[in-house]
Order: sequence, then C-alpha cells, then structure tokens
Amino acid sequence: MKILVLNSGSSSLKYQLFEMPNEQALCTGLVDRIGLEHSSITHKTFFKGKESKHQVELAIPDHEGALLRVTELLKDPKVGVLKDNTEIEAIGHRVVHGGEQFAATTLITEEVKAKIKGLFALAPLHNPPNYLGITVAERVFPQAKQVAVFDTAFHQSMPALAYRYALPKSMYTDLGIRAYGFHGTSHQYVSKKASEYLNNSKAKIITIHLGNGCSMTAVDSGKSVDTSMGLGPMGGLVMGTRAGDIDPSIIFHLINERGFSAQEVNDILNKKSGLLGLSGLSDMRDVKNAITEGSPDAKLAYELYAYRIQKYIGAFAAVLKGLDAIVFTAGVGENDADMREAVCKNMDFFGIMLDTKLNRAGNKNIREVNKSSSAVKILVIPTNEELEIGQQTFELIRK
Ligand SMILES: Nc1ncnc2c1ncn2[C@@H]1O[C@H](COP(=O)(O)OP(=O)(O)O)[C@@H](O)[C@H]1O
Ligand SMILES: CC(=O)OP(=O)(O)O
Ligand SMILES: [Mg+2]
Repeated sequence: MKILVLNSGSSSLKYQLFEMPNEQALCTGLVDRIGLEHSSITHKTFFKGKESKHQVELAIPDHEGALLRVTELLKDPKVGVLKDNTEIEAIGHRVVHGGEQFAATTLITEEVKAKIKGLFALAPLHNPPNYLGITVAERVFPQAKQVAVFDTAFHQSMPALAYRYALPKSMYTDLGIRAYGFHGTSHQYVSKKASEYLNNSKAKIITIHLGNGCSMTAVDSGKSVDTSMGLGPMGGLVMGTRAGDIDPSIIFHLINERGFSAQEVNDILNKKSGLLGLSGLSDMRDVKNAITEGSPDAKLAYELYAYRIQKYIGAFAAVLKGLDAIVFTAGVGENDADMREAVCKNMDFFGIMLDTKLNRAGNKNIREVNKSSSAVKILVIPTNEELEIGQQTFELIRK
C-alpha cells in the first residue's frame, strides 16, 4: 500500500512516499521558498537501494502550485514513482495545532477540517498552510483517505501542573488558554527510538529538537510530561527567528510606551527575533560562519541559544526527578557537534559528560556520544517526522 506524507510549512512543502507495511521510502522531496522569486524542488528517488537526486528551480506562487508540481513529479516518466494518482491509498498530513480536540491521529472529515480551521488563530504560521494542503490533496487524490497527524497530540498526556497557566480559570475553561506543545511527532519518534536503544520502557528522557523551530520535551515512560512550547509555537528555546521565552511585560511596554502595534510586536517575536534578531542571521550554518569571521553578535546568539537549552535541561531534570538520557535531534541537533558541546559544557553536576571525540564522529544513525562514566546517556537520533506520520496513518487506516 502506498502512503504519501505531506508536511506543509509556512514557506515549504516536504513530502515522502512510503510503501507500507515495509516502510520503504520510494521518494522524498522538499519544495522550498514557496511564494518567493526563486522557489526550488529537490526530489530524491530510491530504487533498489540506489538514490537519484533531481533538482529544479522555478517560480512556485503558493502551496496549491507546489502540490500540483509534486504530483506531476511523482508521475514523471523519468523521475517519477507512480503510474497513476489512484495508486495512493492514503495521505498523512502534518497538522501543527490540534488544540484539546485531537489527542490522536484522525481521519479527516468535513467536521475535522472545520475544527482545524477553528484553530488558525492559535497557530497562524502553520495551520493555514496545513489546511490548504488538505484541501488541495482532496482534489488531486479524491480516492485517497486523508489523515491528520497533530504536533500537539503527543503532549496531550501532560498533567495540568504542566499545561495550565496561573491565569484566571475562565481563560482556560472558556478560551482554551493552556500549553499545548509542538513538534510532538518528532519528540515521540526519537523518544521511542531512545527507549528501544536503552532497552528501558520506563526511561526518563529529555528530547531536544533543534530545527528552525526548537523545543524540548520531558518524556517519562514514553509519555510527554512537560514541554518548552506553550499556547503556540513561540515560547521556550531561542529559534531561527522566534524569541522563545520573554517577560510578557515587554509586549505591553512596546505597545503602550513605544508605539508599536500588536501586529508589529507579533511579527517581531515570530519573524525578527531569535538568532536573526541577535545576529542578523537565522540559519545556524550562517551564524557559525559569522562567528569564524569574528562577529561578537553571532557569538552571543550562539551562546544564548545553548544557555537556554541548559536552563531547560535543569528544569526538566527536576520535573522528571531523574534522568536516563538526553537526545539531540533535527537540523542543528543532529549536525552541529559544537552546539552539542556547548550544551553539555560543565553539566557534570547533572551526570552529563560528553565524549568530545565520539561527538565529532559523524554517522547518520542513532549514536551515543557520552563518556562511558557519564550517568546520563547523550544520544544523537535523526528525527523522521514523515516516517512517524506514515506509520500512524497506516495504523489508522488498516483498522
Ligand atoms: N551541519 C550543520 N551545522 C549546523 N547547523 C546545521 C547544519 N545542518 C543544518 N543545520 C541547521 O538546521 C536548521 C534547520 O533544521 P531543520 O530540522 O531542517 O528545520 P525545519 O525542519 O524546521 O525546517 C538550520 O538552522 C540549519 O542551519
Ligand atoms: C511547530 C513548529 O515550530 O514547527 P516548525 O519547526 O516546522 O516551524
Ligand atoms: Mg521541522
């Protein structure tokens, strides 16, 4: 059975086609910079274990155009993997915000779509493109079952102590103001892999997802018990363009005393802060190059990013009342050995002792980079949100 997975971001579309149940990826791809002048598509196919890469640059105005172009590529006589759209039995969609309505993967109906739409205000950068991806897929693949896998679902196991804010009760009961948490598919995937690796289903683990968006989760016995993001995907860690934790009085100071509009402040916190705000660069590779060139701003951005992660390790070790492993994942977590070193620096008190040599030994698979005397395992585990979405979609539709 063929399952297509779609991950629509604010300016990108990631996709992967799986043959199930053997979880074989037939192709994977990324449409980048949607809506900008030079969009690009990177499309990779895997045939008998051999990878072929195909790259095109062209203008793609919106997500509808992106998905239509991907459909053409999937059926392309040269680089395609399908003969006909009807070969796809199900499409698994990443949906970022599922509110309290969705604690599990769900078959998409008109009612489900209405609820996803109702959550636009809580995740304005993510839910609208996710929703659009669903409506376009319904049109292009009318025979396929459409399934939603929510970033928030894994965190629905958090206790009230972790998800409630100390605000008037009606804010929660009437308006749904609480912490939801995000990147749940990734935290779930890597924590499962870590438990298997440790051969301990009761392990206490901190998962550290460092992509464009960044978040950390305290996982106890396979369940999320606390996480660094809250109502929306803005709080917690320093990210590419998002500030993470700030004192809320800053917002009112900017609006009431400094003449910014609420929209401007929202824009600053989402799109102009984080690494970009501190250093002028949002991509970690660029920040590192700037450090090499001697930029003190880039150095501060790098160190602040690591410092915030250390702070959350301390907090989550206290939440878990013990710690078996920390897991680094996503673009920065998997690839940036210097960042792992900065995060683990002087953390012996917590039983975290990095082996600097192992840390630099590149290898794509799950690996252990701690000293043998370290009480806490330090693991690097490549995340695969698309595979997790594919697996959950398959599980749901075969029932
Ligand atoms: N070798 C590397 N060293 C440092 N950072 C890297 C490296 N490779 C990728 N990254 C960083 O990873 C981030 C993107 O992570 P990714 O998980 O792909 O994000 P997303 O899925 O949220 O778009 C970028 O900041 C990028 O610079
Ligand atoms: C929820 C979130 O921050 O997602 P991303 O990292 O894909 O922006
Ligand atoms: Mg991501």
